[in-house]
Amino acid sequence: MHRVIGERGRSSFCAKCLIQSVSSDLTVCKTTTYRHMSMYRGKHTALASLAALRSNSSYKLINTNNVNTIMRQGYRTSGGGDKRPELASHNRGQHSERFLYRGDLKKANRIIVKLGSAVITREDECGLALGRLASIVEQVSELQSQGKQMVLVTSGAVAFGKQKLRHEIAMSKSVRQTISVNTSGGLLQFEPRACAAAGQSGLMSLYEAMFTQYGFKTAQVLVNQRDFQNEFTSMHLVDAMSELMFYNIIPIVNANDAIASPPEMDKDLAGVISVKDNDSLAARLAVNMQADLLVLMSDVDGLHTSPPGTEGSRLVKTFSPKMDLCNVVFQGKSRVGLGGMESKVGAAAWALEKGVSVVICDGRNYGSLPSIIQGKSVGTFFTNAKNINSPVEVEAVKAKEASQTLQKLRPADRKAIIEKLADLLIERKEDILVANNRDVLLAKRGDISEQLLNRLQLTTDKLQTLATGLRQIAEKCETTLGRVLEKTRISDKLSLKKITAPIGVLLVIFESRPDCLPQVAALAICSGNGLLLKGGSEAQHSNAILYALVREALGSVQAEEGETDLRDAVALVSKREDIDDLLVLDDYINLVIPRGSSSLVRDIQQKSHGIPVLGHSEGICHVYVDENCDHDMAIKIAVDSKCDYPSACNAMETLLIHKSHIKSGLMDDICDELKKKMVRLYSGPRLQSMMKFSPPPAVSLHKEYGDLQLTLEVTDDVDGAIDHINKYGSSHTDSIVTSSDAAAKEFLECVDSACVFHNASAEVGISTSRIHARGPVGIEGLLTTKWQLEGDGHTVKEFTDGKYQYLHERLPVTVDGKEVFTPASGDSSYV
Ligand SMILES: Nc1ncnc2c1ncn2[C@@H]1O[C@H](COP(=O)(O)OP(=O)(O)O)[C@@H](O)[C@H]1O
Ligand SMILES: N[C@@H](CCC(=O)OP(=O)(O)O)C(=O)O
Repeated sequence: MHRVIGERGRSSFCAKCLIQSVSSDLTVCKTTTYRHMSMYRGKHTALASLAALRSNSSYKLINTNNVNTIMRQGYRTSGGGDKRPELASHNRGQHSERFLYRGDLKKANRIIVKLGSAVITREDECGLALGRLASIVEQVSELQSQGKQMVLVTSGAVAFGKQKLRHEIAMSKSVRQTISVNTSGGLLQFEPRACAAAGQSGLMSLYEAMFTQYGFKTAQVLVNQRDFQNEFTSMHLVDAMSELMFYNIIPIVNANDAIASPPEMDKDLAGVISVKDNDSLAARLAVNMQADLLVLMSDVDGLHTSPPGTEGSRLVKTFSPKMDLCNVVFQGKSRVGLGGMESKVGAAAWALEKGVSVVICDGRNYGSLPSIIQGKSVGTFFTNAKNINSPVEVEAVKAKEASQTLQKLRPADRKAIIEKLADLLIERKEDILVANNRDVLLAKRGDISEQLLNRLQLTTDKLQTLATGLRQIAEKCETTLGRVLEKTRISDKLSLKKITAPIGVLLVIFESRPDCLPQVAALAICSGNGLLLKGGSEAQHSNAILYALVREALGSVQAEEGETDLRDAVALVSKREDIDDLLVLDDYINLVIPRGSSSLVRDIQQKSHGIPVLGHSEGICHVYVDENCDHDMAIKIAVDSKCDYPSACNAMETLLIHKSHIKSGLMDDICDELKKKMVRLYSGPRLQSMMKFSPPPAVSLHKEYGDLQLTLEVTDDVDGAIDHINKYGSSHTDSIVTSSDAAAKEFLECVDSACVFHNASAEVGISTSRIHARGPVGIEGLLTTKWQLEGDGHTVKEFTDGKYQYLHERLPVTVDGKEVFTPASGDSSYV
């Protein structure tokens, strides 16, 4: 099979190829395996072109548009008539696209991972930390198979070799000799060069065995400081490494310690770091190899403001060497490390200057590497960004701070903001409708369904209803936050209260419906939560004006002196990629609420790591028409449940009908009405077996149509309906139409769904998750609780000494102006 490299072959193609022909802008080559293809994407097409070049006698022919720096920086012949080109050493100089934000790291393609000795060896000095190593090998292999180009720089040869030599000596000594060495405290001093030689082979055979499990081959590359200083050896190093990567082999690099000269401490060449340990070696290699990212794995979770464990020391998540270096204190190193953190930071800063992004992280934690690539806040990220937070991160930080201002406001002020917003919706009605009309016109030019258009379109009536809804939310401000849910006298002058509290910062992602924006903003303001909103691009003009009104309403109340501007409590993010960046900000965002199609919710649930998602699964919702029911009501509910908004997650997908209605005529009546509304019907297996001319069979009873189609099925009774729903439904929303109280009670109790309705057709979003909030999510779903304990200098010791006795006496709380006793949620052991 032949693939094309060049203009038309930009995306993916072979690496291990044989040249068939070369023209001015096309190179045709022969593909071998998929794995080789995946290796060469985007800018690394140069390597494939290099392959093409190598099998040809002349290199003038290469002129593809996507040949990048490697090609442009040129080749040199090794002399005389040998035309085989060698890759020139290519110091990258200033990186044209340095990754300024963590979110950019997902674009990193060539990645160098350096493992410190403390990661590789066990804490008890008994051999290698095999589990840890295997996990890192697995993560590296995973990235390599995704098409990234991985290089390992491994320390640990000396530490491992030392253990090997110690073991060897112990084995060759008598018990008496061994004991006398140990008891006299005489620690054996080993020659590090010999240790390195002994340790390196063991390390390599282990790596090779482990990578083989994932289908990758490895190669050992040993280098020393002088190899980087010498132009030729430095060039050969890059050439050899490139060739190995070209064949999808993972180079494993270490210092050639067995013959190393004494390190030339701190003798940095002009602008070039001196290679004195594996951190500087890895940095140097990363720069020479034009790597995108260098990950330095150590036995700490990153750079700390002062040595970990010292007072006030905290992890620095983002480090800008130019600005932050003077704020960090270094001291000591890991138990087996050579360079220490200061050397690591020096190496990292140098690599960054040369255009390689760097993260220092704890190699002992499982999954660090993919998390870093996903842009998660793992370890210390080195950047030269002036504002070290990404634009969306800035919004998230501001929303978090402003949410605290919001919480401190008097309830009357929160109420005033929401009322102001309701007023603005009416006052600026014309402007809103003009902006909305732009969205509608643009949408009509595209391929948009009638239902989506209805959702997108705002009308005077919709705005009026919205404003009325907002005023109802405003009324709740007085009683939403800080409401006492439980009160207990624990002991004399010691009382415990459980009160409502905001969740923190919410990220609400919604599609097409612009009226969501003020509605969700009002709920967030009422519940004291910060809010990040991501609306659908199809409603961008409507969202922009509605968001401006939210800010205006927030600005109508002045925050206290020194508090964050209240207007920042709600932010609107616009780009689709922003969602990915936001979903990793678990430090700032506490809950994600996607509102829209099942696929949107599923996508967000998959992407969010660490931030809970309040969403619903697919919506396979049922309406069951019972034997005893009001026929008109049954028709009305069935039609409304399917036709009002067929693509909504809570639209009916299966209509279950009591078998008696085949004869009673109700089934025909319902079907006729549905057909009038253009609903296409399919029948379940039971209906098929009972009727000669039933609708065509449904493909599956577990089907979410999401449009004007539904499955019709027959059941014997309410028990049959409940069994069917619990078996084929998605625990979302299910209804019964019945005039029997007993049937309704049984249905409401036994159907295991987030929402169960009786004689009703089907809210902020639906949650089918079983914790915190389930079903339609309103203000209550945006609250959590906290416990407040008020005492008079009570200590636990005073209870054990008998000064105080536990009383655990329930105290009344005020509900709707009345003093009532609420049931206890905690047990008596919470003090
Ligand atoms: N400010 C600091 N932040 C983090 N670690 C520090 C700091 N100062 C000193 N250290 C020490 O640096 C060690 C890591 O460096 P090093 O010994 O070179 O590790 P490795 O063997 O992984 O290269 C940590 O174990 C920690 O004790
Ligand atoms: N080349 C040496 C490691 C030197 C070194 O820099 O160690 P470390 O500080 O643990 O990364 C070895 O393999 O043991």
